[in-house]
Amino acid sequence: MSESAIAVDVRGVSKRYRRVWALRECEFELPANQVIALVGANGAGKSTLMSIISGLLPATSGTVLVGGRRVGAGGAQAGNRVAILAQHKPVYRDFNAADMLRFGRSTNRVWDQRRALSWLERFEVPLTRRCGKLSGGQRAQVALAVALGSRPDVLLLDEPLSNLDPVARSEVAGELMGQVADGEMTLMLSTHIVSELVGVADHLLLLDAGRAALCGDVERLLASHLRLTGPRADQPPGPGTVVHAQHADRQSTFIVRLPDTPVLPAIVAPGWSAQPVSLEELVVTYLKAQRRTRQALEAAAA
Ligand SMILES: Nc1ncnc2c1ncn2[C@@H]1O[C@H](COP(=O)(O)OP(=O)(O)OP(=O)(O)O)[C@@H](O)[C@H]1O
Repeated sequence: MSESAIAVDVRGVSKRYRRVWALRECEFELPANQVIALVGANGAGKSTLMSIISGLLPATSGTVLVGGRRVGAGGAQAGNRVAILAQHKPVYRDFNAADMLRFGRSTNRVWDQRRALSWLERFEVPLTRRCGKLSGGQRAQVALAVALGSRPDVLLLDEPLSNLDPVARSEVAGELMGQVADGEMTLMLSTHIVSELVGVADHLLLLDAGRAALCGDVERLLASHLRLTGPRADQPPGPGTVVHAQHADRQSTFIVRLPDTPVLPAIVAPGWSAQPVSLEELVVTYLKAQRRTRQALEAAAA
């Protein structure tokens, strides 16, 4: 796959579990060979989306293409390989790590024993201790080794770092980024710890109540948002969409999404200052804004 190729193309995907709509008309494309961060509030639909992309769960409606092939009915499995590591990091407690790799070899059409083994060696996971006796972090490493051994084109990790200590977290993130940079796969990871995404994520997908509320290249998204601070005002002094507004007695602060045509901070009106926003600020601002909009709609409907 070339760098500009589309790894995952989600078209109008909705998912209903009985009376709950977990995903609603989700629509986005994800670039190949990049690290994609999937963020959203609890219940936003992240795990459901990953399960659908992996082919484990059928969508109620809509289409998912992985590497141009339709997922479902053997589509993704027949061509592009997708591996998913779910939140509970499945391993058989009575198997040791070496057994888990044998299991991986027997259940995957493609298997790279050296890749799986070197991951376990790299993170010093004992090969002969039963998984039930490993620590939570070591179990997560075994599950990750099995996923990597299947040589996926797309690897989906649902909160992959949650069981790992701080050093292991940064080392795992670094190793995975290296493999993505080498063109070995596209990596999508979901997390609630946005600070961990800084310097890791190339692309951001923000889900809100089952919808893709924001999707794009991280650097471009950051470059297209500004925090404007100045004298109290109902509106910011320049063009753009207000994502967030906060007012004190004499001062207003806006976080604004700039129009596609670049607007230089220098043209901001006198008395106003413009600062870039951080990734964490961007994500939290959007999550809060979406929640406020939803609450207002619910209040209006009540
Ligand atoms: N098996 C299921 N049956 C019924 N409803 C479900 C099921 N799985 C998920 N849901 C509902 O679908 C919605 C999306 O859930 P999902 O687990 O995909 O969200 P999430 O973003 O991964 O959440 P979290 O961040 O808390 O892990 C939630 O309202 C959830 O209650």
